[in-house]
Amino acid sequence: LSPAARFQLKIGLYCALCLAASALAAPLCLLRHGGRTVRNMRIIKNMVKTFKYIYGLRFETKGLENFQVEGPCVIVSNHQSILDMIGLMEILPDNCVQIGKKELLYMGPVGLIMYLGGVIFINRKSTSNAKTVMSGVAQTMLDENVKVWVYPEGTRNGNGDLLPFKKGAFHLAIQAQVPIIPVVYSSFSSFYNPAKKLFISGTVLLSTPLVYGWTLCVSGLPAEEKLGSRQRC
Ligand SMILES: CCCCCC/C=C\CCCCCCCCCC(=O)SCCNC(=O)CCNC(=O)[C@H](O)C(C)(C)COP(=O)(O)OP(=O)(O)OC[C@H]1O[C@@H](n2cnc3c(N)ncnc32)[C@H](O)[C@@H]1OP(=O)(O)O
Ligand SMILES: CCCCCCCC/C=C\CCCCCCCC(=O)OC[C@@H](O)COP(=O)(O)O
Repeated sequence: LSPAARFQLKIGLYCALCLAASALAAPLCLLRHGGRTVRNMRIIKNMVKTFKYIYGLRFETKGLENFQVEGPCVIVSNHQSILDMIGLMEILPDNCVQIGKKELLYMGPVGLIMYLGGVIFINRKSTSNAKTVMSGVAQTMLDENVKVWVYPEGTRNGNGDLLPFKKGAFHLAIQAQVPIIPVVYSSFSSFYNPAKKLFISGTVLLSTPLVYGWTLCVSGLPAEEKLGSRQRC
């Protein structure tokens, strides 16, 4: 097979895997928890964590002991590809939902499983609509002790740099008065590059730049005080 065909086949298999795993997980979630709840994320997480073996992906972590924040927080990370979801599930804390574009809801069983897991869907084309949804999320985070994972670039970017951040994650942290935890995925470019039709096995480092104790704080955030000087920036 040509490299292009192999690449397409691997991506096709990934989509099929996501669809099949979602179709399998949805009834399990419904039987176990009856409907849409973040508790379903455990079931989803355990299934997605097996995908790495199929693709020969390894995930290493660094500094994630600082990632164990009690209570609600906003997690922000870079977004390179649809494979990010596998790394996310490797380290996803309990009680954590993601923000996703609403188009994902229409991907059949994948949309259903995201809905059941509590993913918050936003309409990126309507700032006012997204803002309304996000305001509700701030309250829910506090009421239900939920963490929220946001890809603040707002779209995938495999160029090895960061797009300018959208502001929603930061408004959310201020509104809920919770810390922001940054998580960085190392570059996928040595093993995954759609432009070069490259998709081989590889290792991803997931780290949080908290090693020397700084949490990305928005100035004036009272949560900054709660974290103590070690984690101030
Ligand atoms: C079992 C096996 C299963 C297998 C398959 C399973 C699959 C999945 C399982 C679950 C895993 C899910 C993983 C999902 C990952 C999905 C990832 C994505 O979809 S990424 C795309 C969507 N995400 C985002 O867009 C990130 C969040 N976006 C934002 O936060 C944006 O800021 C926004 C959408 C709220 C608005 O964007 P935009 O208008 O384009 O730009 P801004 O510059 O950010 O804002 C414009 C002005 O509005 C102000 N603003 C923004 N937010 C608020 C707010 N909440 N309150 C008040 N004001 C706000 C902002 O300040 C700007 O005004 P300015 O005057 O310039 O300050
Ligand atoms: C019956 C309808 C069937 C529809 C079939 C669709 C098949 C697709 C199946 C699986 C795809 C796997 C999805 C895994 C979830 C990953 C989420 C993700 O990473 O979305 C990209 C989004 O962050 C940014 O989007 P853009 O970069 O702006 O674009």
